[in-house]
Amino acid sequence: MAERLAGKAVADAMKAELSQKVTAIKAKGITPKLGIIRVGARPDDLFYEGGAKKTCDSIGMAYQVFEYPADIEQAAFEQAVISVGANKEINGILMFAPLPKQLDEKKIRNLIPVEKDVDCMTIGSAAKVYTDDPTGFPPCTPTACMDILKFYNIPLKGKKAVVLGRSQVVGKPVAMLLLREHATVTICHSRTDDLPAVCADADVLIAAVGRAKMVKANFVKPGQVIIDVGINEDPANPGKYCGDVDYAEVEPIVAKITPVPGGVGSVTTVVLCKQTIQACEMQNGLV
Ligand SMILES: Nc1nc(=O)c2c([nH]1)NC[C@@H]1CN(c3ccc(C(=O)N[C@@H](CCC(=O)O)C(=O)O)cc3)C=[N+]21
Repeated sequence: MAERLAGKAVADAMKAELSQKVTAIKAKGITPKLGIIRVGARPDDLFYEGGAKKTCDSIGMAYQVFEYPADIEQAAFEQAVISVGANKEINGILMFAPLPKQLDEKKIRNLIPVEKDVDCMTIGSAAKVYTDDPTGFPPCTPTACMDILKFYNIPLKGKKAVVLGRSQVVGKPVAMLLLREHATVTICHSRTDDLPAVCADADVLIAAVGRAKMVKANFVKPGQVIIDVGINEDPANPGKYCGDVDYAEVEPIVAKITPVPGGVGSVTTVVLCKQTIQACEMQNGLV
């Protein structure tokens, strides 16, 4: 039986701390505010938006949703993003991705001011993450992984951390964050030779490959800590979702494991708020 690394305990502790911070900032006449840019109404985006609003409300932060039609043209949307970026009330910006196909996403991402880029959409933020510049925000999901490891006192210094997955939004940045904590980091992926053996060699395995239940018993060993980043439709339970780890198969073997749902995903909106508050503090000379 593995210890279940629940996201809720982490989220609750962070929210308590953030509430206090927001109260202190409000006492100076400033209210931290998140701007959410959404094009169209994809169910994924709406679900995450609902969670973000709830988290903002629970800690006393403000937010504003900037919604645009799914068929908006490039020039009009560029102007919209520039104007949200220039809005002095907005401290942090979450722009849902991927954008509809008619839009040049690479160009639009980089219109977000780096100091408001709380989900690492820009090249400028990526550069800061890569160069260990703490004024650059990593994407929320990798930060959530690190916050969970920290909350549960999982040692990283000198340990073997294996990242399964190499995406821009999770795999690559989480590897950088693990290096900052002095882990020995391996990034592997679906084309890695002997992939199960590489994963089974880890002390801490971050599963971020985006394939339902791909991590089976032969990918793990006793004593391991498993962080499951996956949010996949569950092939066995239509309408439900599951992680990249086959929880039923893996949980009896390893030491600690995050569930899906209720693990990493349940911490991401709190990270979004945390990073927006940090952005607010930096923009107002409070740190
Ligand atoms: N720029 C950008 N960044 C994103 O992070 C982003 C995005 N665009 N586009 C849409 C997707 C979707 N997404 C989800 C996050 C968490 C859950 C989730 O399920 N979270 C909780 C459950 C819900 C809750 O308790 O709040 C969990 O896993 O336990 C689902 C979906 C992020 N996205």
